[in-house]
Amino acid sequence: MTDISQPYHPSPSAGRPDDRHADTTDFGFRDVPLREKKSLVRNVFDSVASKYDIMNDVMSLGIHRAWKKIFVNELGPHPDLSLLDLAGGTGDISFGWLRGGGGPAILSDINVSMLTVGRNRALERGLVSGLNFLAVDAEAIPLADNSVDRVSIAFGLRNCTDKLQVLREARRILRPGGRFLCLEFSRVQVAAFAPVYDAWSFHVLPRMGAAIAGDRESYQYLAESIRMFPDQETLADMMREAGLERVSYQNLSGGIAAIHSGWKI
Ligand SMILES: C[S@@+](CC[C@H](N)C(=O)[O-])C[C@H]1O[C@@H](n2cnc3c(N)ncnc32)[C@H](O)[C@@H]1O
Repeated sequence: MTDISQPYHPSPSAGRPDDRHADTTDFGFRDVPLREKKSLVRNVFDSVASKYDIMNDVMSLGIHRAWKKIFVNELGPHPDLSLLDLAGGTGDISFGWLRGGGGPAILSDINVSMLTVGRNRALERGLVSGLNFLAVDAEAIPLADNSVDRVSIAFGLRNCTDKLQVLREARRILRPGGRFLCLEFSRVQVAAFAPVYDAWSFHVLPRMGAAIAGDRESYQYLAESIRMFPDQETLADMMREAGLERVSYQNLSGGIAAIHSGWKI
């Protein structure tokens, strides 16, 4: 069990690109057999799917909406451009893209419970034209090379087992001149803010998860998985390793989250 009363000190492997030869990986602060991570993550999102959107608003005090707006603007929706939204869950990014005037979008996710919520939300909002749904593992995308203009992944990469493979797949399916964008929690840049953020993450979030979603463990995993995710520079290096070019990032809310961008030249 993790002692959350102690300051967080990343383990030597925290934030490093996945070791493809290792037979264990992180699931929050736990080390689990590599092959088990996907089903553990699936259980988390099966459990939270119906409360996912309300929990996002409560946990982030609504700030995730502003981050996603900036992210969608960065994607630059245009009728002539297509989007594959990886780990798209309940659809916020795909919906933002379509509302912004973007071309055909595929809302994809490995988890059918999350996609089902997304499909129902799309129907409620009348967002059906130009939107397709695909149940897919971001590590093995069933699309042709050079077939889409934009690939997005928002708060999804953290949950994938082999993150480098996701980045390689994203690059493979992008058309030359296409752009990959990742929105993810990152490393807080303001040291004075870290204790408050830690207290919020490890004390408040799991309690909110228990009270609102009846699921403390999933929100404990959420807080832990954020700390285990590569920091800004490490993720930028992984994107370069995957073959993306002109890699850059911008911090949001002092580094609580970051948007990483890379191009296929
Ligand atoms: C925190 S949610 C993000 C949903 C949405 N993008 C958003 O920003 O609200 C993370 C999503 O990643 C999905 N996911 C986890 N592992 C995945 C994988 N290997 N391939 C595709 N999706 C995955 C989960 O099912 C979940 O819907």
